[in-house]
Amino acid sequence: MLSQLPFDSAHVLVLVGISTVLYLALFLIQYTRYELRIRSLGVRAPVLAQNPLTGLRWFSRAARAQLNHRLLEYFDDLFGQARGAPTGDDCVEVQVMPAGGQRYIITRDPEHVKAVLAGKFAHFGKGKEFHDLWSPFLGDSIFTTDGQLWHDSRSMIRPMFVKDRVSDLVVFERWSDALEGVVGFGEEKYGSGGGYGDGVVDIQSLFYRMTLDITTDFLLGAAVDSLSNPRDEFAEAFNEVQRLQMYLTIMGPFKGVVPRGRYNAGIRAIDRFVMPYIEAALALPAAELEKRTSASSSDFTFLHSVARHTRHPKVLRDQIVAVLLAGRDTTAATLSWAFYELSRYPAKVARLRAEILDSVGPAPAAPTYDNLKNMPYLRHVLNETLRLYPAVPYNLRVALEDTTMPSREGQGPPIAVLKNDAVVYSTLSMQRCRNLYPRSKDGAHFADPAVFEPERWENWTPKPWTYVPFNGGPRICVGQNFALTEMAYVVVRLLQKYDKIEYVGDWNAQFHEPEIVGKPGQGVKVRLYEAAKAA
Ligand code: HEM
Repeated sequence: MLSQLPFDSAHVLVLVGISTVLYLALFLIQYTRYELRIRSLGVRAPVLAQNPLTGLRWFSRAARAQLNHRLLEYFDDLFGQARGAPTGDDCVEVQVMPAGGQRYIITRDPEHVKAVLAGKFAHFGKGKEFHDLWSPFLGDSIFTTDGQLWHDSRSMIRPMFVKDRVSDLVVFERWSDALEGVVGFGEEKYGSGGGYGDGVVDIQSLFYRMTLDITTDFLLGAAVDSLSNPRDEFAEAFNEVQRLQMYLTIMGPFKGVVPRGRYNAGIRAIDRFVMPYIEAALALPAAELEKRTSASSSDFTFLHSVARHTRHPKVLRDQIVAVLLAGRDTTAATLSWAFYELSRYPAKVARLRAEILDSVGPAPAAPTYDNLKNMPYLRHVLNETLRLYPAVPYNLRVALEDTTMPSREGQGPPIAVLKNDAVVYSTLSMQRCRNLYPRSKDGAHFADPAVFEPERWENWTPKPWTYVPFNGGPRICVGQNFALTEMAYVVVRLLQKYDKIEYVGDWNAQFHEPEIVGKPGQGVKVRLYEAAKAA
């Protein structure tokens, strides 16, 4: 049979040989052109992997670190490999395929963060891959888009966060009051994760529920009321989709192995909750919509305001879910870390409470916007919490064109970044990096950067771009003032009533759980002690 074929085995061997040589030649040309392209721009940061085998090793370590909540150690270990490199100690590269495969440049260098977020803003973006990976959840929203689409979203959303809107504290009052109502109740009433009886609550679980209620109230004009219904379908789906979204992102080129059933079901549950509100807003006559969005309207909501700009349900849905994601976990996690840290230091709680009573007075006096902005120690507590626990600990941008990032202290050739390279930056790793902090000298004390010390902010301002919990540049968090006002409000309300926070969790078992937002992995179990009422 074989003998009837036009080729004998010698021919086959020759063909295989020629194909191999051609393939190698093509690869070599591609490789050389790729390396020349890099060299024309600058140099590489230390390369930890440049083929699928070593690349897979770093990705599987990242996936394991994520599952075991050891992502910070993983990042610090990566940077350990760069020590002494001419490009700086805080940047490395991982490439899955040589000569043009996806390159990840991983950094915690403030100059890189500055270049990516501000100096070379137009050269970097979320990119197509990020958009496609996140779009089932966040669609074409402010979070997933670049260029004109992002710009349009930002213009649509920004008016909702101007001072006049944020200084309307009604929503914060409604839900911090509801929070006070559940703190201290038993688990029979509020289900697992809320109360444990004996006055013990997982304050983190309550903060997550409260911020979901605040954000849905602010966005839709109707809260989930998850403080009363912790098992709400939407709340559970929202948590699960975020967890899986982070996992898909971490898996990078290997994301295809992650099953998507629960992810897709979660997104359907989110839509079941959000869409009826959107349909109701779109059904309003134009005059009614206008009335609700006037400055004086008490029915004002984010949804009604955005509905004046677009009649497209999907556009509305995407922006609502994106702001919900941005606004909910970030503030809940920050409040949780603040209470976790404060519970170690009764003297700091006493100092904070004294400032609050001095400024606002005891309950029921409610804080005004001006009160909230004029309590320095409260501001230092929140700043310090966001320094040690920036809510978005890891982030990513993609190069939209060939560009560069500066080398060590701007000396030496820059680091080449090619179009489609991903730059992963960790504010968590950066803000804890000891090199960025002043040393204690001449008797001037600067507390160990690893320790929670709000007092350090009294005589210290971080160097530019070394402290960026809200990011920086044109894409700086649009909700920054909303978040700081909300968190300050809640702290004030709780500390007006309680004067002691006792941590009843296991200190040693606590860990940083990096979902999209980094939260205390063990929850924050505390007992809050009501202050004696003044006679
Ligand atoms: C402690 C609280 C918060 C922190 C630390 C925080 C941090 C951040 C960070 C780091 C980003 C940049 C994300 C990126 O571009 O990849 C961001 C963006 C954003 N944040 Fe916040 N955020 C907080 C609270 C809020 C709140 C309460 C809202 C709204 C209610 C909000 C709305 C947004 C929006 C809409 C964006 C997208 C901005 C854009 O891409 O132009 N954030 N935030």
